[in-house]
Amino acid sequence: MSRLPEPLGQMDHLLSHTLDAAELGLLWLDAQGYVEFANETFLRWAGLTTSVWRGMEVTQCIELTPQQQLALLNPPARHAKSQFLSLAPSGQRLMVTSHRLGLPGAPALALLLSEPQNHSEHQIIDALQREILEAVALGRPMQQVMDLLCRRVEAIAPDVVCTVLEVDDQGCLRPVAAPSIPAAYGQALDGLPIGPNVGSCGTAAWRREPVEVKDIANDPLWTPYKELALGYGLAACWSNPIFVSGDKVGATFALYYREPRSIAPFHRHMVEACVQLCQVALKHEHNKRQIERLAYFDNVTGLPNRTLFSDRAEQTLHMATRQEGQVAMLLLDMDRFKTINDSMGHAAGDQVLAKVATRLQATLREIDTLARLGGDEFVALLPGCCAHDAMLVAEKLHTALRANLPLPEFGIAELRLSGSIGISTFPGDGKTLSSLLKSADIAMYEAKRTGRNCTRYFLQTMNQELDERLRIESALRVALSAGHLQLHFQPKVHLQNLQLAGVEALLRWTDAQLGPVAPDVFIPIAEECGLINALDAWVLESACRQLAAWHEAGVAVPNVAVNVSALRFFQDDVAAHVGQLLERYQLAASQLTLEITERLLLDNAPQARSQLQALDVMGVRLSVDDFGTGYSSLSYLKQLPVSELKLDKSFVRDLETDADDRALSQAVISIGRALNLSVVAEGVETTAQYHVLRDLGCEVAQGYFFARPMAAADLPNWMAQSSPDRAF
Ligand SMILES: Nc1nc2c(ncn2[C@@H]2O[C@H](COP(=O)(O)O[C@H]3[C@@H](O)[C@H](n4cnc5c(=O)[nH]c(N)nc54)O[C@@H]3COP(=O)(O)O)[C@@H](O)[C@H]2O)c(=O)[nH]1
Repeated sequence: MSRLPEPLGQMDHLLSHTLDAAELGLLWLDAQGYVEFANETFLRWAGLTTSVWRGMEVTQCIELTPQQQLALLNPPARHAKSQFLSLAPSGQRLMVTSHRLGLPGAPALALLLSEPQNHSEHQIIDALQREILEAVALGRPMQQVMDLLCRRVEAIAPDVVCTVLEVDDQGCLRPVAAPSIPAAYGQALDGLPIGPNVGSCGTAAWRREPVEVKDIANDPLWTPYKELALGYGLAACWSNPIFVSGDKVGATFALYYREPRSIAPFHRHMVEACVQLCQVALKHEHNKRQIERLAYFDNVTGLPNRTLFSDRAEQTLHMATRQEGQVAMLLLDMDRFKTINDSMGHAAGDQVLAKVATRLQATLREIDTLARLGGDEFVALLPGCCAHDAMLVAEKLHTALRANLPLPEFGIAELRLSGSIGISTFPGDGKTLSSLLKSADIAMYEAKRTGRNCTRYFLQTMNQELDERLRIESALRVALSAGHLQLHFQPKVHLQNLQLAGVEALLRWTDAQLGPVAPDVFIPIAEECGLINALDAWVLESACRQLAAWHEAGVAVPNVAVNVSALRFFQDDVAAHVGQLLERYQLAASQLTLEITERLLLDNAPQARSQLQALDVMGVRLSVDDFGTGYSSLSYLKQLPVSELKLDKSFVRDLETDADDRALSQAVISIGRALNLSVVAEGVETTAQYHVLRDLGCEVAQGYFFARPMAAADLPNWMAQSSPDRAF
């Protein structure tokens, strides 16, 4: 009998003897977990002598996981008793039942210890489940949980050896836990593809059902691997697939015996519980990985997202600062990606982004980071890269992007893309991530502005231009809401009889601080900052109101033409707005012309196309502005409801002297005649131009030669003075 704390009463002696006689161990612990008393049975199991146990920590007496230790010493108020499996230092397996005593002047805890075989299957499996689920709930890594499970099972059933093997996305086995199997055996299994004859585990994963091999030496499933298993003393194996999502096998749980035999009934029940526990642990791990992926990776392209990129970039800049190194940042924005989304649908757009990401990634080095910042914007961070080399990388990115990108799933054999790239370098263009990104963004914007499909370095002067644009943007917002914008109107005249064919409404803005700002300057800014819809809507309504006012006043203006930005056809219901205005101002649809760009027609996006068709059905005239300056394909003229072509002023300017311009103008006029479209020549400034155009058969013209754009109030006067009899 070991020493008992003094004074040990008669009843305590009696209790201790009774427990020894019943082969039950007893440990009394103080509130800090130090041993106050251990009975003979426990000392024997633990391999301790009577002289060393007093004052030992409980963890030196039995194996406890950190959470078990915590739960033991600080149990939740409602848990006065708990039960779990453990091991004594000697390797003796133990079922531990802890009781919180709560008696004044007595030990705080009593641990009753017994051999697991003295407990019911139910109690053992219950304790196992509780311990493993607790480890999962506490977020312990999957490998540790599986390892704990195997070790606990091997403690309960000393004649078995356990393994958990994961099945990776390529269908290969990957050992997760095999604590009692030599490392060399685990290495031999690592990467083995599952199949119809791949031992017990590979076959169970393949067949999606448990596989019991009673004799490895003679079972055909093991033929290629039996020497390996037998060499490590493994003679029988029962393996179970673990399903993670639907019918996908994510792992296998196996029990090996050291002699040929079939599975024992208790082991069968225990394995059933283990399979469920593995499933919980695997699903938990799967969800954890999914959450990590969502938090750090873009789910369309699989590239790092902004959060992960920022993290890596901060580290790279930190290193570069310490080592006085260089870093380049390339910001790439795809050109007109919105058109792809609008015309081909978002699924196709996502597919394009994913393919583009793979291509861009392939052009970079391993140490570079490519991320998707959102939309169609990618960023590449190139450690140790100077400005000159960054330009070479940018060229490679352009080449990758421009190569044909077929999308057979969407019936598209050829898709040509391009992008605009801005480059900033550390430390010259910024010492922090945000300043470098801002500089690259400004440079990228400059690349967009100067024609797209190109690269620009960041320059300090771009900062001033950006400030200027921001000033214009904010002043324009004020002007629009405060009614400080104005419309001017420029006459269009029939060249044969000089009668007024109509007027073009042109926006004018004079700001108190900025002075007069040209539409060429503020319209692109309005398009970029999203003001264009409101601006164009205001112009459309003001032009209709003015035309109605002229009619009311008896001023015979046959038609008003309004410029509509292509963007508005994607973001707004132009046709519905026009319908409302025609009704509100009692105008005939034929009295309104919308001037649109060739680009809008060429993009042929369904949304824009249906609006153009609705306008045509109403009877509104559609005019192609700056015709001939952009693109070569003319087939859209046959397919889309166009009524008018505006011959760009660049062809008109040198008509008298340049034979090519004359030939091109003649060609446009012939196209108009062939397709029954009227042709309006723009920018006519001289008598000679007027005569040439008239002789070429052009019907209508507009330009300073006839009249500059003027305020609405001046038009009646101009009309009175420039009667058809007036010789220009
Ligand atoms: N979306 C909208 N765009 C608009 C609107 N108002 C104008 N604009 C577009 O801005 C560009 C520049 O317009 P503006 O400075 O008004 O120049 C127009 C005329 O003033 C100019 N013009 C006319 N005659 C002559 C000439 O003989 N010589 C010469 N050098 N220039 C002349 O041409 C411009 C008219 O262009 P267009 O629209 O192509 O007929 C311009 O692209 C406008 O479209 C608006 O409300 N919304």
